[in-house]
Amino acid sequence: MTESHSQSDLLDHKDLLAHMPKGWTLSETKDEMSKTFEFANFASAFGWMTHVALVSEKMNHHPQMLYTYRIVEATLTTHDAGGLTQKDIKLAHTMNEAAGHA
Ligand SMILES: C[C@H](O)[C@H](O)[C@H]1CNC2=NC(N)=NC(=O)C2=N1
Repeated sequence: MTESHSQSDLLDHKDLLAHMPKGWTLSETKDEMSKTFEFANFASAFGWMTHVALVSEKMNHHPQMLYTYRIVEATLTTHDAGGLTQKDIKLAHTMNEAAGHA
């Protein structure tokens, strides 16, 4: 029987590992995923962060982003679910595309 996966259901680890967006890594506790994005300069980094912020507002799903000049450390989790869901996968792909990563 195929279960119906809602966007906010916790993903199991096998699913996660099979569908990790490019460059993202699972935390030890497997309830967060992170990626460090490096940009050519500060303006590019901050422009990307601004774009991500607006997209995440539309999705009502927000990343943690810690930046230092042109390096941005992004972390995703679904706080309401206490772990990783399809929303995190979707936002990770969106962040990758906006950074020009396949
Ligand atoms: C009230 C608001 O809908 C919730 O707090 C949203 C906002 N953005 C969110 N972002 C993330 N990453 N996880 C959440 O559970 C979440 N919940």
